[in-house]
Amino acid sequence: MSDLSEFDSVENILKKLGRDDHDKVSRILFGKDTHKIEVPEDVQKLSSQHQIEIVSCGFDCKEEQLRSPKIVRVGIFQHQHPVPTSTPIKETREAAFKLAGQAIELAAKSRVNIFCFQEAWSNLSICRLLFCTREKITWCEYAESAEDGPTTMYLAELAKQYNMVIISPILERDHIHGETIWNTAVVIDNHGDYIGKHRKNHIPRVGDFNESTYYFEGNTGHPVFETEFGKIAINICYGRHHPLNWLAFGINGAEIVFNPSATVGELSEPLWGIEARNAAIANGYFTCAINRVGTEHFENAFTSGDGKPAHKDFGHFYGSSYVAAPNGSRSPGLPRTKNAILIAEMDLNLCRQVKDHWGFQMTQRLEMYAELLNKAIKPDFTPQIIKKK
Ligand SMILES: NC(=O)NCCC(=O)O
Repeated sequence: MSDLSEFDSVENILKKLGRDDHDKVSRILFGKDTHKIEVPEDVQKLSSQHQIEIVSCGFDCKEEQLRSPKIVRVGIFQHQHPVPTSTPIKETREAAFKLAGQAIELAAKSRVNIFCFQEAWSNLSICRLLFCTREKITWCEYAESAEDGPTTMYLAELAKQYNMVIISPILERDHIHGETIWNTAVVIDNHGDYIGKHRKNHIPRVGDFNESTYYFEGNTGHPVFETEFGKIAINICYGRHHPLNWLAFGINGAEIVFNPSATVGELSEPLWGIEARNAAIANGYFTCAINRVGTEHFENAFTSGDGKPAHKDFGHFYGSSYVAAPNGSRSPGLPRTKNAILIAEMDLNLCRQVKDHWGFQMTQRLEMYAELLNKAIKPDFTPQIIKKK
């Protein structure tokens, strides 16, 4: 269903440069080279059967004398809507589960330890429901319990079977607090146990992203989940535009922060490669940015009060998922138009090595900024502006 006129990836365009120019440009655009990770032949075969492309890479890290390496393999999955937007909820969910099962099997065969989906992945009519039309009838039925809803129960089995931590961003229904809806990421550990959730902190009110019609800003703070494979956190979609949101996950000790997203080219593509990568550098952790793919069409035209004529599609979701390391290097991006998994191997020791090298945490001056922020939130705040007398 993706628009075939969309180009496949920036990387493929760069490959058209001569080898020498390509290497020069890549060093600056992508940072230190990543190394190749072999994908076994049977996995490659399965990936073409399922039409889920696999891209893989490994980040280099120095061996230390006192600490053993903390090697972890992360798998991030981007995908398009597998059925038309008019498909009934149950069928849509079944199609989503089938696709997820295929992707998780591919990740397991590639020895992935932590797997993350894109934003609200199982509520595949997400655009119709959440981000544009402001229609509610029927589509709110997608919302489900984070703790024991159908998506969590389905993934818990797979997490246990494959000894894999799974991060599952869903549309949550909080049955205890007034049946309210939240945009939530669920964390299931590698034994198949629910270990917690995080609710999206910053809700967009931009372009067609009319999400505030459906749910409020999250109330779960900045949790870091301690797993057998590392300390992980989730900064959901629009939260990536807020440096303090990234900072807070770093303060709480995250080693990998996932950014499951759903965003379109016209709005955000020039920002995409910068924000999660900058967060990795500034906060001394790995970041994994995941965006969905495709263009969906809706029955009823909608507007967003921005002067544009009523329209029936939302623009192209451009994929381009990637992983960035604290030293500023990054993986290749996944394609802009295809279902794909990025497998990235990293040594979490790199986080401390980069902190020691650059000293960004040591020179951070949190107390200075805490003082300013404390003043800035007061009604009688006066900005520190100095004018010529
Ligand atoms: N899903 C979501 O938060 N989208 C907002 C658009 C953006 O941040 O690029």
